[in-house]
Amino acid sequence: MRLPYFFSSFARLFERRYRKGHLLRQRYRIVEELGMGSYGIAYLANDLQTGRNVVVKQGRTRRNISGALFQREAAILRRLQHPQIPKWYDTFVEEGIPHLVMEHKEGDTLETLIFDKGHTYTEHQSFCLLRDVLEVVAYIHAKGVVHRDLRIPNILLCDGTVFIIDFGLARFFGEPIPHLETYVLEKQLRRETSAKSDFYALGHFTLFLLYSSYEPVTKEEKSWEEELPLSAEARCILRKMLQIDRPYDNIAALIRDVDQLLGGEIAGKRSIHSTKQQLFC
Ligand SMILES: Nc1ncnc2c1ncn2[C@@H]1O[C@H](COP(=O)(O)OP(=O)(O)OP(=O)(O)O)[C@@H](O)[C@H]1O
Repeated sequence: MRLPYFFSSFARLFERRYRKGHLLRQRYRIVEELGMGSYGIAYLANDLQTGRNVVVKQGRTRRNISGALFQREAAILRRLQHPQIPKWYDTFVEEGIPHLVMEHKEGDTLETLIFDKGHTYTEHQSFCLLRDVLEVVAYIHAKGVVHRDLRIPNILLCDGTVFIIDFGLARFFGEPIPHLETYVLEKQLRRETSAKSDFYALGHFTLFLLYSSYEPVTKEEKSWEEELPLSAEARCILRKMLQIDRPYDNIAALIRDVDQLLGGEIAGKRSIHSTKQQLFC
C-alpha cells in the first residue's frame, strides 16, 4: 500500500532519528531527543567546539520543504538579537537532510509548569507574566517579525525570566501567505502576518494561566467570562486580545492597559525580579 506523502515522510524520518551519542558534522553530539515538531525532530546536543548545549532541529527528508522552512527560521533568528530569544548558530545539510542549530534555553515551558508541575497563577501573577512576555514580543514586533505561535509550550520560564522559543511559524510583517487555501486556514487560526495574531494567541495564553487556579463548581460548560472571577479591567483586556471587542492596533496600547491593571507600574521600571518574587516566594 502506498502511504500518503505526509505519513511516508514521517515514517522515513522515524527510521533516521538520531540516538544518544550520535555525532553530526564532527561537532554536535546528541544528548537526547526533545520532541517531534510539525516539520522535524528537535534534539538537545553538545557543541564540542564551544562546549555549550545547543538545540539541533533535524528536518524531514524532503530537503526542499524543511530546508526552506529552516532557512526562514534561521533568517528570523538572525534578525532577533535578544537575551530572551534563542540565538541562531548554524544551518547545514547532512545526507540530504537539513539541520538548524540554535541556542538551548534552560527552563520549563508554561505547559509543563501548569499541567505537570501543578503551578497555579492568580489574576495578578498571570498578567505579570503576560507583561514580561509582552516586553519580548514588543522587541520582536519592532524588528518587523510576528511570531504566530505564542502558546504555553513555546514560552519558557527559568528563575522568573521568560524566554520565547519556536520561531518555525514566524513571518515578517505583511509577508504574503502563498496559497489561497492556506491563507483562509491561517485567517481562521488568527495567524495573519499582523501583530493582532500574536495578541490573539497571547489572549489564549493568559486564559491558560488564569484557568490554572480555577476550580469548577458545576459540570455545566460555560464561557471563560462566566467561569473566571476576573476584574473588569482584566476582562476588557482579554476581550480586545481575543478580538471579541475592537482589537488592539499595536502592542504599546496593550502594554499600557496591562500596566494600568497591574497598579500603574511604569513600563520598564517594573523589573522581572518583582514578578519573580510574586511568582516564586
Ligand atoms: N531553543 C530551545 N531551547 C529549549 N528547548 C527548545 C528550544 N527549541 C525547541 N525546544 C524544545 O524542543 C521540543 C520540540 O520543539 P519544536 O519547536 O521542534 O517542536 P514543537 O514546538 O514540539 O512543535 P511545532 O513544530 O508543531 O511547533 C519542544 O519541547 C521545545 O520545548
